[in-house]
Amino acid sequence: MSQPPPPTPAVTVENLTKVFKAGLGKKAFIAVRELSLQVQPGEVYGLIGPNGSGKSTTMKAILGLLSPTRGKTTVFGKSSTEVASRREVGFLPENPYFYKHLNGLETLHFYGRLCSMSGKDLQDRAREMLALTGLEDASDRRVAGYSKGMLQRLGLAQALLHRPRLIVLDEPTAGVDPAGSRKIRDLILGFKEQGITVLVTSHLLEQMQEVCDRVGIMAHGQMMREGRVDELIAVENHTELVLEDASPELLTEINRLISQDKRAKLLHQGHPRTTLERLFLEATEDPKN
Ligand SMILES: Nc1ncnc2c1ncn2[C@@H]1O[C@H](COP(=O)(O)OP(=O)(O)OP(=O)(O)O)[C@@H](O)[C@H]1O
Repeated sequence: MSQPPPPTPAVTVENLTKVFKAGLGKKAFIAVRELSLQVQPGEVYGLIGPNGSGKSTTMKAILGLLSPTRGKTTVFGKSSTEVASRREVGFLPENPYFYKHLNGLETLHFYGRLCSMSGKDLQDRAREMLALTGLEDASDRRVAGYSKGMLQRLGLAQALLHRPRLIVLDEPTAGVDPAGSRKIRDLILGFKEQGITVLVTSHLLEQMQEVCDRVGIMAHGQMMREGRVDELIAVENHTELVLEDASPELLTEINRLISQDKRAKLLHQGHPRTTLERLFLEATEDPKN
């Protein structure tokens, strides 16, 4: 029996190189060098790397916002150079800009009309997206008064408005406090449940670890490591054992057995630590929520 053909990848980047030309007498700068990656439909793929490593340049090439010097990128099988490749893509830029005098609902109506949405479909979808991103109560407030976290969530609502199959998020939690970041993280996990493909960059590695299926680690415009998050972070020859209410006798017995083993070595014993993020959230949690 013949195998069904593999699904068309949501994103492909093939040998992408981007050289920025400098002014007269200055050296050209290679922002991305021979980069290749694929994102499969339904996957959450994270691009991580230090400032200036080429993440935004890669995303812009995928979105057709800049032309590669060499190599090519596709979205659902269509070259990023074709306008049609962007129809099913939602984009949240690093610092989304909105007209300050519009309120949240008017902002979504404005963007919806840019995507040829109109009438009841746009009205209903805008309300639905405001509810999804927790901005229902702020829908008639001017965007000028929105906090950084609210602006990012409005950006997400805008990116999702036209029901894209892929959303591209550039630093979606930059400048947002931990509770707001967590809301955005939960929204990303919700997209995944709906089968929406997500390509995201962030410096918050712990959050990337929580939401991404696979990550690519970039440095100096190149891919340094890539793989499934669980495989990349597993320390293969270590075993973790977390016990609750273990008696001193039990611990002594475990230690005795380990000391008798010819190969195993106890590297650490003690109380597991929570993360600073979790501690912060617990300490600042609003009891009403
Ligand atoms: N239009 C441009 N002209 C010249 N150089 C550029 C241009 N855009 C980006 N660069 C340079 O290319 C390199 C990669 O930039 P890019 O914005 O892709 O990095 P990044 O990984 O997204 O960084 P950050 O995490 O700070 O957003 C940087 O050194 C940047 O200065």
